[in-house]
Amino acid sequence: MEGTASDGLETALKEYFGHAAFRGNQLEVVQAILRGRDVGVFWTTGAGKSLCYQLPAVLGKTVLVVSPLISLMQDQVHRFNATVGAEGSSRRLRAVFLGSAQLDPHAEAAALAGEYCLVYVTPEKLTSSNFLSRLRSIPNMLVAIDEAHCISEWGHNFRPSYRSLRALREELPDLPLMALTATASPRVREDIVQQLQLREALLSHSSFDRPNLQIRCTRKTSKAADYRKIAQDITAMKGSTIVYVMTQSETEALASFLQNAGLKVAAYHGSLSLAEREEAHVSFLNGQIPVIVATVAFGMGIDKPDVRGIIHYGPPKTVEEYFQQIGRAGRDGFEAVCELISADHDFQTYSSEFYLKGLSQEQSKIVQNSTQRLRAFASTSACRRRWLLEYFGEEPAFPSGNCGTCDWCQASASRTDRAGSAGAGSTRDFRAAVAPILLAVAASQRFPQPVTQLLTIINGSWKPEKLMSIAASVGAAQKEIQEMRQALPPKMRKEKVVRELIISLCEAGHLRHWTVTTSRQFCSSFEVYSLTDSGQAALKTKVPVMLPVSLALQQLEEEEERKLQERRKEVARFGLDAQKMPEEALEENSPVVWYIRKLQHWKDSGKAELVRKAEQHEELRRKILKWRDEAAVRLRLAPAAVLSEQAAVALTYVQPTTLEGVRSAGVRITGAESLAALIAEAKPQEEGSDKDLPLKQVAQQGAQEVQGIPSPVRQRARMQLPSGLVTPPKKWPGAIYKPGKGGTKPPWEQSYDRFCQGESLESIALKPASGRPIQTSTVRSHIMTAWTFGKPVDLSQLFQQGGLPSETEWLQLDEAGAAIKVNFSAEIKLKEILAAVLGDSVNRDAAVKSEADKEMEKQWYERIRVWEAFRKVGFSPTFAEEGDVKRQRL
Ligand SMILES: Nc1ncnc2c1ncn2[C@@H]1O[C@H](COP(=O)(O)OP(=O)(O)OP(=O)(O)O)[C@@H](O)[C@H]1O
Repeated sequence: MEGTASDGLETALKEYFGHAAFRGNQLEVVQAILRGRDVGVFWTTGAGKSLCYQLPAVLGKTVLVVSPLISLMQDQVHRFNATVGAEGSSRRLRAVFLGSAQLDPHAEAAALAGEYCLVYVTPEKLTSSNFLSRLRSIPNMLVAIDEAHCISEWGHNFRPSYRSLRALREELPDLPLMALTATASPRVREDIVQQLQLREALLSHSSFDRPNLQIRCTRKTSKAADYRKIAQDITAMKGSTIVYVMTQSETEALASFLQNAGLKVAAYHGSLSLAEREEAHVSFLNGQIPVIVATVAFGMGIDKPDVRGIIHYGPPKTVEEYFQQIGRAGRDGFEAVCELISADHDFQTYSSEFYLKGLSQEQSKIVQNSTQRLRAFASTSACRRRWLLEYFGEEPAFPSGNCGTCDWCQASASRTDRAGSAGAGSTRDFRAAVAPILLAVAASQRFPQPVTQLLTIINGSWKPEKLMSIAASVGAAQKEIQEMRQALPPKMRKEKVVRELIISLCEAGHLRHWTVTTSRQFCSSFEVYSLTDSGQAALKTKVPVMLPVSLALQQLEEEEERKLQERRKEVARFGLDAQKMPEEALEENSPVVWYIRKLQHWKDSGKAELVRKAEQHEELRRKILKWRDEAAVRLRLAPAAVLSEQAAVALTYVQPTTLEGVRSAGVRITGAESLAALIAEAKPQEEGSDKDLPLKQVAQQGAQEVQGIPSPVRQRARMQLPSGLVTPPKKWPGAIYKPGKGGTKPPWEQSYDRFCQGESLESIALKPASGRPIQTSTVRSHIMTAWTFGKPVDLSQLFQQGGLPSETEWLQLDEAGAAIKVNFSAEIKLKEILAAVLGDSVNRDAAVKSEADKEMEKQWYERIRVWEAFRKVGFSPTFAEEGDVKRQRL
């Protein structure tokens, strides 16, 4: 037929568009539409669909292009007029858009007179009755319906206004129609054909595959770590990158973080002015700003060929939206990376009213289903490209069955390399790791819980108060759950791992989740979990629970292993034999690792006194280990049986000087007294003990430096404490009880409870609730706090090893308190008291203070805490020197 010969079309392709040859089925489609045949173009993103209607337009047709968004139309008109219809070409080669945003009052009349080759319109405009009837006057016309999936209620992006396009066929039956979309499932495609009443149409399909896109899915960690990772990824992508985020505020936050990291970035979202959006858009297109952080508002029709990366920080709403957005990468055919960084709970966001408003029930179901499918995609244990293709109803044609380029394929290839056997799709028996999860879900089945609550049940920090209906069942299961957890390697107890296992249990059908909506103050929805039949069976029978190893889980395990190896090296550098230490002792927060880092920090501080302190600790540890080795020879035991490496570290830090103290660190052999004596010998002594001479010298030396203040240690009158439990005369009025983390008892109360049960200060200091050793003086101040809360305390036991102010010190403190008008019913600033006692020198920079100053200040703080507590509760102590009459200080 005239005008459809391929050589003529090829010439036009070169002349107007500068392309050497047709891509894919472009020629066939253009020929069909020029012959007046209806066409459906179902090609993937970036395949070159626009050319299918733009080429007929330059060849004399007037093409009406229906487009869903004004911004998209404006952009396409701008692009066409800047290239094909550039300055100097005839007006007939130009494009125009019609609608409210068109400022030229003559544009519509000129378009209807056939003066433009491409006329972009919204569906509302096209089907308004007077416009449709006026179209009859345009000769040689055809209509292209872009984003045609919007017509289908089965699609993810149904727009009721697209439905009115059905009127086209009825009003203008001879008009050739072309429907184009990149994101349509087979069912949606059928619907498009039916709704538009396409007749004997040429239906052209292309593969949805985009081989040059490397797809990755990772999990969010913490915002700070995620932002840093995004900055690194963008740098590695070496080219233009679009970062999609879920909220406008996040575009601003992330953009400014990336700017601070030295990247050229613009934020883009719907609340920016048109001019600001335009500027960001243009700067991105022309490459001046290579990175754009945007909401979904940075939308369809972005045709920048060299976008090297698309990062989603938080998922889009549907698989179709995701596919469309990643489709903006690598349109030049070169490699590009598409990374989806999500948390499983992000997907939950889209089930809220906000995202579903205006949708019919059916539509909302379709959208939610697609959200859930995208959620599954993010945690799938399979090739991601294969998954996407299958979602769009296509059988992948990869030579090896899997794409080989996505993160999952690459990870399984590297596993294969390492293990020498096929790693892809491997499954493992996770019975031990999932048993606490299954039990926690079973225990809460009468009132199914969201994941955050399940995690607290699993880790033992669950509080029953408000949820009494399951209090008994969860309480009864707690012991077993905790025992199961204790038997697991530490890495399998990590919250992130437990979360991934919950996802895997859902995927495997052992758990099911559904959304519940509460309408208390705010309408909120969340997911809760229950056991399926197979989950019940997995819980009851002790058979293996085989689950696919998801990539997220594999990455977490590898990350944990890597960190563990690093800690092993760290511990080995410190001179400990990491191989002989249980994994538990090498945990990130374990006392040993924490102590090693603290010691290193002292050494690296460059401050003489801290370096010396580190040396003293190391010297003490050497002595303790020497004692251990000698004891081992004497008792014919293995050294580790006398004292483990980690116990030696704890002893070095806490420095217990009593038999009970060293026994608390796990020293069980006979003759442990000599170890306590060894530590006492090495340790700086507290005032009042038998070995206080060196310390007194230090303190006196320091006192001489502080002019006019008498030495605090010259006076011999000591506080006389009653024996047995002492209830304070009154509770401190400022005592307001604040629970600890997760509703547990605060640290001071935990220390108090243990002290009341007869545990020594040193023993509590060695194993406090936080896990890391603390100073005995801290434990003592915990118990003083309990006293101010009105709890009875055995004071003589508490100060058995000193720590009380002398009479002179007490008087000094009283004078200082009066001078600065201390109010004992409120919190007291200890440093102000110290300054009132020792003078302004205490406010000097720590760097210029002598070691003696610091030591003296430390001792004074301890005395101030005692004085403060006694005064807060109105307790008046008595003092006496040896053989002296007791004096009470009111
Ligand atoms: N025959 C061709 N040869 C070379 N480049 C082409 C050809 N046809 C189109 N292109 C280019 O391919 C890119 C993508 O084309 P187009 O924007 O039409 O894609 P699309 O299929 O509409 O994608 P999307 O659905 O993602 O918008 C454009 O830069 C276009 O210039």
